[in-house]
Amino acid sequence: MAEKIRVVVIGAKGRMGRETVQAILKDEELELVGAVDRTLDGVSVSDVLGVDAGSVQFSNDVEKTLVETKPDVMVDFTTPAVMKGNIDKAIQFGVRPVVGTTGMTPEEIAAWDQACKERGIGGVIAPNFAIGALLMMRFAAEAARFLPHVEIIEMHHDQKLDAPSGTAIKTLELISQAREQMGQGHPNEHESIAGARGGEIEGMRVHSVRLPGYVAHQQVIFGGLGQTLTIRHDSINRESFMPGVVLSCKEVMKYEGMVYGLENLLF
Ligand SMILES: NC(=O)C1=CN([C@@H]2O[C@H](COP(=O)(O)OP(=O)(O)OC[C@H]3O[C@@H](n4cnc5c(N)ncnc54)[C@H](OP(=O)(O)O)[C@@H]3O)[C@@H](O)[C@H]2O)C=CC1
Ligand SMILES: O=C(O)C1=N[C@H](C(=O)O)C[C@H](O)C1
Repeated sequence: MAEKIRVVVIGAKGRMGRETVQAILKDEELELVGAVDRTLDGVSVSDVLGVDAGSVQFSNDVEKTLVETKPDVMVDFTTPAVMKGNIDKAIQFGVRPVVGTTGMTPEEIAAWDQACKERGIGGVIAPNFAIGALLMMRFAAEAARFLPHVEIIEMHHDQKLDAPSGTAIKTLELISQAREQMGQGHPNEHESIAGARGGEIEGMRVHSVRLPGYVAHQQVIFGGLGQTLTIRHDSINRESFMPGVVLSCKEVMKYEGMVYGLENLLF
């Protein structure tokens, strides 16, 4: 049997990190060799997460973990603030970053793409790993060719730090590639409450809802003559992201450069 792909998870105690640890442990081609989280050092992953992770211990030091465990892949589900340094470190040590953490700029992605190529490794940045979300974005880009009036409402749990979501930003990017730029709403509209019309990118409006009870949801609403079209995706639990994470850990071994968007590995 071929050697397993060695994976380290950063943010392993978090909502996505702990789901990722379980998905890696279940997959025959992947091996969990390290787990990092901010406040945990030298404690057993099995004990903290209630899974059988063998002797793997938590560390709170990304660099030390990368050096000591020599992984092939680093999965990052941390925060917008710390993810960037983790990607830099991974590339520096020749470890392929698979990043679900949202909140980076196009310029940063381009720089990591260049750095990955120079190091001869692959990388994945996926604003959303759920296949349904990828299809929602693809269908939205298609619809925008015929119905260019569009607004996005994204709804997430109230512990989410970034707004709008990475998925909303990616959707807006895909739509802007598919239609002529135009402003949404009346050119003279006035907000009597600041922010009432949401955020705006290239004339498109995006509205972020944060409430307990939600996991991750998005509707892309198109308007036309006498009609609307709503394309909606719901992640009702975090398992929805796991096939995409596992696939990324495997596919990232096969190419060089940073891929932004899981659709580029799937469609
Ligand atoms: N691409 C996708 O499909 C998805 C992406 N996401 C994104 O993933 C990210 C994480 O989301 P989620 O799991 O819900 O967030 P959580 O807050 O549940 O998890 C983040 C984890 O990272 C830890 N952490 C914070 N700072 C560091 C550090 N310096 N070093 C190591 N670990 C650290 C946190 O520890 P502590 O709590 O102690 O600070 C926490 O355990 C977000 O950006 C979210 O938008 C989420 C779902 C799907
Ligand atoms: O924070 C989350 O939960 C999610 N974040 C990602 C995003 O910002 O789009 C993906 C998904 O929406 C869940």
